[in-house]
This record gives sequence, structure tokens and C-alpha cells, in this order.
Amino acid sequence: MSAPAVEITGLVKRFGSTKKVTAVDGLDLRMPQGTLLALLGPNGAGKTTTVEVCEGFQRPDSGTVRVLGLDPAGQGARLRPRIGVMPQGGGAYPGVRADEMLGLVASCAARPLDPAWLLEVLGLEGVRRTPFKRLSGGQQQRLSLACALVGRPELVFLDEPTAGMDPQARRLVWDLLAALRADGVSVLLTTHLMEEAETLADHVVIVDGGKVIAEGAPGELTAEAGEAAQLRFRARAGLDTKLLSAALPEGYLVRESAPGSYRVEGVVDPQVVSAVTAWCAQQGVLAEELHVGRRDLEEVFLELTGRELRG
Ligand SMILES: Nc1ncnc2c1ncn2[C@@H]1O[C@H](COP(=O)(O)OP(=O)(O)OP(=O)(O)O)[C@@H](O)[C@H]1O
Repeated sequence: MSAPAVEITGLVKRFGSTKKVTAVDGLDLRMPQGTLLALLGPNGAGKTTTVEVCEGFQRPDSGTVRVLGLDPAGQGARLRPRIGVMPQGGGAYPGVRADEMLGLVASCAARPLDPAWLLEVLGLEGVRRTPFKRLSGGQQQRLSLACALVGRPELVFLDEPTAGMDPQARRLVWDLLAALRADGVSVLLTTHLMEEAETLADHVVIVDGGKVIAEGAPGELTAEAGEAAQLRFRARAGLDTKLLSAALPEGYLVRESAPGSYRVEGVVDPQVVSAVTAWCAQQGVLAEELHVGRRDLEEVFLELTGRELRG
């Protein structure tokens, strides 16, 4: 049987001269080959550090990390030709043209993809002669993604691949990632976009404070036994939830899951929706983002931590 794409056991990584900052705090993760795993978490959760350890750019303080069965710290020379890396923020020599840069990276690979094809798929055909510094942020990101993929890697690490992209560019990237996955390429990406994780991932690992706080298929994480839908809304923080609960039909309970985020517990029906909005109107409160539906990963994170994913 082939080795997992990534296997991490008890990873700890600390920074600072006295190692005071614990970026990763005993993280375990297993990713089979041919799957797409999303590391989802807020700023500072330890996602980039975890990925950089897998790429061999950081050494763990403790724990073991195996990537395609190899130790990234000690067997980097064997590992590097088999992986693609898209770092956060990217970067390149400012005067290099898009096609020159991709051509250069392709020339380092044994069996590269056709750079012209990749530029076209990523919507960069029209800017192939544009110097890197004059590309928009989203175009630079896509070029960085092309560089990560041009060597036909078995496994790619993408650190916030769609950060700063407009919805159209994001969609192009999502389509490409879905196609890669369908071709059997393993993809590990970090994101704080729960929609990205829900759309693309076979497996989502939610990290916070350097630890895994939940994981599973997106559907598993968002499923809740016996509950088809729930009602959520946002309003100013500190509403009197006891008073609101009392205004609802018997058996319903309202909780403020994070400041300004409210959740009505109980089976949602038209009467309860109407009662919530009527009570808010009486208090002169505007119920915003009123939502009836299954919970999403944002909600899962909120329930686990009491904080919003997008800080
Ligand atoms: N080189 C470093 N020196 C000191 N502290 C660091 C270093 N790199 C990361 N950290 C700290 O480690 C913690 C985790 O950072 P990391 O970049 O891994 O988080 P992240 O989940 O990728 O965040 P983001 O979504 O903002 O990229 C943060 O508190 C960060 O400030």
C-alpha cells in the first residue's frame, strides 16, 4: 500500500529565542494520497507553520512528519521533485515576465506540463508578457499556483491559494484544483474561507491555537443529529435572550453563540421565524443576516470556540 500523502503525529513547533510562541501544539493529521485536505482556521492558528514543516522549510521541535513516506527535514532532496509549493504571499523578481517565470520553473522539472496551457487555464494568457510587479495581486497568486503545478507534482501544498482573488479568478482556481484532484493529485491547502473548504475538500481539519479542534468530511462536520435546519441571525451584542426565548413558542431557546451572533434552538417553522423578527422589531433591533438552513463550517467553528472564523 502506498504511504499517506501526509502523516503528522504530535507536531510541536515553537518560535522565539526562548521558544515562547507555540505555533503548533501537538497536531495530528493523516491525509491519504489522491485526496484534497483543507486546513481551516483563523489567523495565527498554525496553518502556515504546519505546511512549512511539511515542505521542509521549518524543523519540528517534536513530533514526526512524513510526506509521501519521506522525512521533509532529512530527505528534502528526494521529496522536492515530487511536491509543488505555493507559499503565502508568493513573490518573484519584479521584472520577470509571467511566461519567463513559469518557463524557468518548468525547466527545473523532469516532465513539466506545457506552460502555455497552464497560463491559459488560469486566465493568464493575456498577461503572459507582463512583468511580475505589474500583475494584479490575484494574477500574481495565479502565477504562483501555476509555478507550483508545472512540475506535475504528486502532492501540492497551497497556502491560502485564493486569498485576494476576485470571485471569477477564485472559481477558475477551484475548477483547476477539482480537476487535479480528479487526476489523483493530492492537495493540501490552507484557507480561512469556509466556502472554499466546503466546496473542494474531501477532508477538513479545523485548527485553532495550534491544535486540531475538529475534523471530518465537510458533510460530517456540519451534520447535526435530527436537526434539519436552524435559525441564526446577527444583531447588536447583548440582546436579552431570556426575554426573546420567552416570546417564542414553548420549547425554543435562543443563545448568543458569539457577541452579536444568535442561534435559535428548536425545529424551525414559519411561526418561530415570524416571532423572532416581531420581537426584534418591538425592541427596535434590526435582525441582520437572518438565515434558515443547515449549519455551515463557520457555525461549527463558532460553536467550538465561541469566536468567528473570520476575525
Ligand atoms: N517565524 C516566526 N517567528 C515568531 N512567531 C511566528 C513565526 N511564524 C509564525 N509565528 C507565530 O506562530 C503562530 C502561528 O502562525 P501561522 O502563520 O502558522 O498561523 P496561520 O494559521 O497560518 O495564520 P494566517 O491565517 O494568518 O496565515 C502565530 O502566533 C504567529 O505569530
